[in-house]
Amino acid sequence: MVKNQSISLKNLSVKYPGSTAPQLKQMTAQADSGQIIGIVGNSRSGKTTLCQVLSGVIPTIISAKVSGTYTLNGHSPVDDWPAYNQLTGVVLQNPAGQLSGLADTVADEIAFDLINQGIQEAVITKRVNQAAMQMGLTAQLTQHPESLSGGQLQRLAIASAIATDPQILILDDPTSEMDPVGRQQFFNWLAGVKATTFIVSNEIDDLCEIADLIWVLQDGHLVAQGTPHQVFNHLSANWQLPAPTSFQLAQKMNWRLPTSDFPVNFQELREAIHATN
Ligand SMILES: Nc1ncnc2c1ncn2[C@@H]1O[C@H](COP(=O)(O)OP(=O)(O)OP(=O)(O)O)[C@@H](O)[C@H]1O
Repeated sequence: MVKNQSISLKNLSVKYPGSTAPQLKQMTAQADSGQIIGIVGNSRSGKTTLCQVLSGVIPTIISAKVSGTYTLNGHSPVDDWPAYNQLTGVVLQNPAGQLSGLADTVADEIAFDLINQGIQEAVITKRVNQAAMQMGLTAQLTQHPESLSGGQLQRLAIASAIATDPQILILDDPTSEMDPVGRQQFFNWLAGVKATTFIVSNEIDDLCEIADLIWVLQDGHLVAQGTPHQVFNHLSANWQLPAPTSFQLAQKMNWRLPTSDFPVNFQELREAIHATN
């Protein structure tokens, strides 16, 4: 077994009821604990389906036929849903749909899972304040959740997910409704997170700054996995993904790294300019 390899997907396939073909096809992948995995792919490639399987929403809440195996930190939702559920913090698309509907304030919403876990009140207050601060929601703590904007709702969903201090974060397009400053703050925060993180995003530049691994999905297949550098230096036109801005700029200017590859993020861009001049 590879050292510290705690995320393992083996021949994972998912087929929704009534579908003729699976939506995820024989996916095999690994990651280490604490890594950030950026999941990219064009529309309907299976990104949300993968998040739903990794979070246990499939098959626990949404029914689908799952074959193959997958474990996160040695746990599978199929074997032990309560233990698995405690490991993960999840933000799925449509954060409004994730609200408990039972909280009158943003603070109560963030506290919801903590209360259910029977955690002491003083600890809950501390965790709620900390999660709100990390997501820039301190000024909104006494507001009703339904009064928040789309971007604030996404930040509330993330704050609720991180308040329980999960080992694993699963984030499906968590910045789609955030403004550019909010998005930048979120990615800066994510870069320092210790949890193993799966994040679906179209923000290729941001992913290349922070991700350890990129998984590329196409028509339900995992067609590439590797570091951002590896994946975007072997970009296929079939994937219908843009190259990162650093890569495009360097290609136009012929700024290459000593390996002759092109840079995919700012740090590599600086190295490539330095190596060229
Ligand atoms: N509950 C469901 N029942 C049946 N088919 C579904 C269900 N959810 C998704 N699908 C189908 O699974 C395929 C993959 O969809 P999925 O939402 O996982 O892709 P995606 O890459 O997240 O797409 P997008 O970027 O457009 O959100 C699509 O063909 C979709 O129609």
